[in-house]
Amino acid sequence: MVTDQPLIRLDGVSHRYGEVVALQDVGLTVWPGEVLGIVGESGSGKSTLLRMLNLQEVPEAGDYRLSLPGVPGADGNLFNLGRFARAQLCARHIGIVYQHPHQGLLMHNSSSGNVAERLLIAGERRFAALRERGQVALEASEFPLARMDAPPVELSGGMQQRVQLAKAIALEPAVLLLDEPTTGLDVSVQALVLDTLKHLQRDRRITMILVSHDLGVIRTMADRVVVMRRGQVVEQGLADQVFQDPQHPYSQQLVQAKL
Ligand SMILES: Nc1ncnc2c1ncn2[C@@H]1O[C@H](COP(=O)(O)OP(=O)(O)OP(=O)(O)O)[C@@H](O)[C@H]1O
Repeated sequence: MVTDQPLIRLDGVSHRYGEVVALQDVGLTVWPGEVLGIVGESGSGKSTLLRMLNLQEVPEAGDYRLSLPGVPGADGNLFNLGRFARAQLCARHIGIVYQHPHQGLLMHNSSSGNVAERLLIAGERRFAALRERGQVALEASEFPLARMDAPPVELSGGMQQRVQLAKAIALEPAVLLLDEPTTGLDVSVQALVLDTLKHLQRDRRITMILVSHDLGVIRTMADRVVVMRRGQVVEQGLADQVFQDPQHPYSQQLVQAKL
């Protein structure tokens, strides 16, 4: 379901760490139900951008609008919200999957407990409901329910990513941020996790922003692509267009390197 109203509008985002320019005047528009891929070499600012979108950090300059009708405080620039309001909004309406499971999970708690933790944020307290809603999210993430009480530390890398995914989608967020979600997994496991993401996208029309340095992953998943270099967006367009006919010399270089 693609509407004429963007879900996310990011404008003029700039940020430095000391002398390092991490983001320079970055702008993005994300439409409901689409998968936006972000590619670029190491250090180009991809992860920083995702942290800003997840409201973990606030840039020196920039405007971030997320269409959340009826959510108090969500109708202005989200970067202007206080720390508590940002944390609440992020926990309730933005899901994230990190490359390293320990960034997103309590590795020694049960997998179902990790998902339940997210549901508790939304005020669910009934044990049976927590377990049932947790199961739904784990099932949607194609996690084997027989292992739901095992802690992530005892699971394979692919299974750990599925627990992160279940936790991220448990509250049906407006947007799912994916920061190199399959990097470091075996190729066959990577393909299975990407399949799960595709199923989720097809069945639930979840809007996704996917960061990867792997053009193959972006090509498999993304409807549109943003190419970043040295903190700037150098090209954006439909994935087919960017891959088949890149316009910026850096995108041409990236695509050629992959071929
Ligand atoms: N917390 C931080 N403190 C200082 N510098 C940082 C910090 N986070 C990022 N940077 C710098 O900002 C720039 C952008 O980093 P970022 O991690 O966003 O790039 P990236 O494209 O995600 O790279 P990679 O693919 O290697 O993760 C880099 O020069 C990086 O060293």
